[in-house]
Amino acid sequence: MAPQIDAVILAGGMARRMGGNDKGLVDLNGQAMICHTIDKLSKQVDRIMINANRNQAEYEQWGYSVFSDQQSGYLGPLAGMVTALKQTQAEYLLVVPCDCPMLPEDLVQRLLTALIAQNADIAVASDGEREQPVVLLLKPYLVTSMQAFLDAGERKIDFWYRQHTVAVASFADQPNAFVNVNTPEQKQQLAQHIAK
Ligand SMILES: Nc1nc2c(ncn2[C@@H]2O[C@H](COP(=O)(O)OP(=O)(O)OP(=O)(O)O)[C@@H](O)[C@H]2O)c(=O)[nH]1
Ligand SMILES: [Mg+2]
Repeated sequence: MAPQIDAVILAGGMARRMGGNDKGLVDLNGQAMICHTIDKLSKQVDRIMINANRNQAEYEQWGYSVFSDQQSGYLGPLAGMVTALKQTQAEYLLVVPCDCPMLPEDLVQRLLTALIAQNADIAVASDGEREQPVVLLLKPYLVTSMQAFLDAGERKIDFWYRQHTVAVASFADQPNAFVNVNTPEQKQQLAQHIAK
C-alpha cells in the first residue's frame, strides 16, 4: 500500500523582493501563484496544507487547511515546517514553497524513491546543479530535532539537514521545474514563458 503523504506549501515569508506583496497570492497568468503549485501537487499527495502568516482568509478560499507559524516573528521556513510537522498524521511530509509554480509531476515519487533507496530521513530535490533547500520530503518524527534546533536560536535549514541522513533526488532532466519567482521581474519572465 502506498504510504500516506501530506504536503505543506510554505507561503509564510515576508516577500520583500516582491515589494512585500504576499507571494502566494500575486497573480500569475490569471490565477494566484499558489494555485499553480496546488495544481502540481493535488494528484501527488493525500492532503495539502497551506502555511501563511497573513491573509489567511484569502488562502482559505481553496478549501485547504491554513495555519500560521506557531512561533511568530518570521523566523524563516523552518518555523513553517515545524508547525506543519506538528499537524500531520501522515507517514511523510512534503514541503514546497509557494513561489515554485512549475514543480515536477513526479516530485513525490522520485523523492520517496531516493529516500527509501538511501535509507534516509530526508530527501531533498536538486535541479542537477543545486539543491532546492525548501523542496523536500521528510519523516515527521524529525519534529523534535527541528524544534530543538529552533529553540537553540538556529535558523539555517542547511545546518539542520546536516544533523540527519539526507538523500538527494536529481531532476536534472527537468531543469525548469524549480524556477523560483522572487521578484516582479522574475514573475513577468515566467508569465511570458507560460503564455507561449
Ligand atoms: N512559514 C514561514 N515561511 C517562510 C518564512 N520565511 C520564508 N518562508 C518561506 O520560505 C520559502 C522561501 O523563502 P523566500 O523565497 O526567501 O521567500 P520570502 O522570505 O518570502 O522572500 P524575501 O523576503 O524576498 O526573501 C517561501 O516559500 C517563503 O514563503 C517564515 O518566516 N515563515
Ligand atoms: Mg524564493
